[in-house]
Amino acid sequence: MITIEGLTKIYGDVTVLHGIHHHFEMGKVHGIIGANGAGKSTFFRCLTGLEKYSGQIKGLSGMHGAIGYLPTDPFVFKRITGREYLRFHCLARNIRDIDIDKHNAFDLPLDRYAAQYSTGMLKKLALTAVLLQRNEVFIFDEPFNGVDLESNMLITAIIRRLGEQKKTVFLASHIYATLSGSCDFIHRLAGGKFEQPVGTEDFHALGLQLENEMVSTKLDMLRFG
Ligand SMILES: Nc1ncnc2c1ncn2[C@@H]1O[C@H](COP(=O)(O)OP(=O)(O)OP(=O)(O)O)[C@@H](O)[C@H]1O
Repeated sequence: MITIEGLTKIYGDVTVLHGIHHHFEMGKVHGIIGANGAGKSTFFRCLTGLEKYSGQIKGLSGMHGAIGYLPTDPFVFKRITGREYLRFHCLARNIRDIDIDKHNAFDLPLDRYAAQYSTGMLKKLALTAVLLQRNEVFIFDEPFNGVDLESNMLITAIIRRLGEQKKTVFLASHIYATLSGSCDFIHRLAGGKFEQPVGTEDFHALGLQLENEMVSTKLDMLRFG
């Protein structure tokens, strides 16, 4: 169990995470939803230890060498090739016996410099790296943004497979159908706190509730034709 106790993150005079108390079951796929600016990426950076915060995150100590983090816009040094990037990430986990070409599921041009990769290709390269590392916990921040349809389908299938393998996955996405099709729980971040997690049996009802809150009322504010 990952237990969050009083997690607070403040930037200047803006409190983004407001004394969060929450639990995440290990070995499950956790979808995180929330409006733009709700604090999803901030929460992920706290989980990975990249961000300072007050409060406590229990259950990940000793796991920091086994967390794969895919940020929204992964940074890749431009003067290395895709192959070098993947090899570097494997070596960081002491993985030396890997045939990188065999695992190039996204058909990336591994001998090209990262400078020549498109945004979507960089994302797929970074995703491949965290998968090759054989991590136990995966944090995917909007992995579907900017990648083509085929890759979106493959990423969804990868997340399902990680769930079957009892890996712990955190997935932030704005695509509800993808979340409801791959997650065990959906957690909504609003007002700096998580609401009660929703399990698969209530995904349909949550979808309708969100649509009613976010779409129906707003639609009336606009005039068409
Ligand atoms: N380094 C920073 N310095 C100051 N403010 C920041 C910083 N990083 C994030 N913020 C602010 O914290 C809030 C939460 O940002 P965050 O990126 O975590 O939201 P998000 O839920 O991931 O949004 P989105 O869905 O748009 O990706 C925003 O108001 C943002 O402007």
